[in-house]
Amino acid sequence: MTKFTEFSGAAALNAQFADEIARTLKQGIGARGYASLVVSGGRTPLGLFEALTQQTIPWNNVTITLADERWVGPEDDASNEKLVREHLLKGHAAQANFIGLKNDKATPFDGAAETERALQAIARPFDVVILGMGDDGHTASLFPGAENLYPALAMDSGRVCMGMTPLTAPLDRITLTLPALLNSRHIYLHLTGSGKREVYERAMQGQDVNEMPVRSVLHQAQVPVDVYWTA
Ligand SMILES: O=C(O)[C@H](O)[C@@H](O)[C@H](O)[C@H](O)COP(=O)(O)O
Repeated sequence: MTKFTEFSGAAALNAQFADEIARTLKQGIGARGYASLVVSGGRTPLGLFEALTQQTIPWNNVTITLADERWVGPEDDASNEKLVREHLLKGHAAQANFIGLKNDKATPFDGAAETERALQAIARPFDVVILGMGDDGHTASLFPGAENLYPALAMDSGRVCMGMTPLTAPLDRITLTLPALLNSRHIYLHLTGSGKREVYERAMQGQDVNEMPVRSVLHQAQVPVDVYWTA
């Protein structure tokens, strides 16, 4: 259930994407009184975040969290929470509720249980999940070859988040597990550039999720996945 859409440029992609997310969140609020949005870090979503801050929806009924987080403090430049607070939780979206994934435990492995408790405040399924993808085929912090990858992909783990030590990136992270990511109504994979297009095509052609964990999101029939790409 993966649909690929090419956009003429980042401005067109971000404008349509922000409108679509706003419309979906508004529908969720209308139906249930609340809505949830899971976002990713990285450079790709910055323009989308800015576009979302201009959307006039009842952001005070929206709860935002992260698909993953580097295990650093929120003042650290590597922090996804810092990125979200600087680029998304402003303008109209400043009214949104935010639940971060980092806590004061020494490692994400020690901190995962506390993070899971914090995330209980967000009703499931998530309304919108926005994922990115690395050149190594990771998504969220589900990294190829990582020791904890298969436990984080296991659909029967009962876990919402887990610590992860990437082999292909710095810093220990905490990531939403695959079952947590798939406990959602709509997933978007947001990609830019020819390099990411090639990685995406390779991910679609193969099946090995240890090689490219993004395949566990692309090759599933539980949740609709829209891939939004621009050169
Ligand atoms: O914590 C992170 O880094 C992100 O959650 C990660 O999964 C990101 O989406 C990809 O690494 C793509 O990053 P870019 O958008 O910077 O290419």
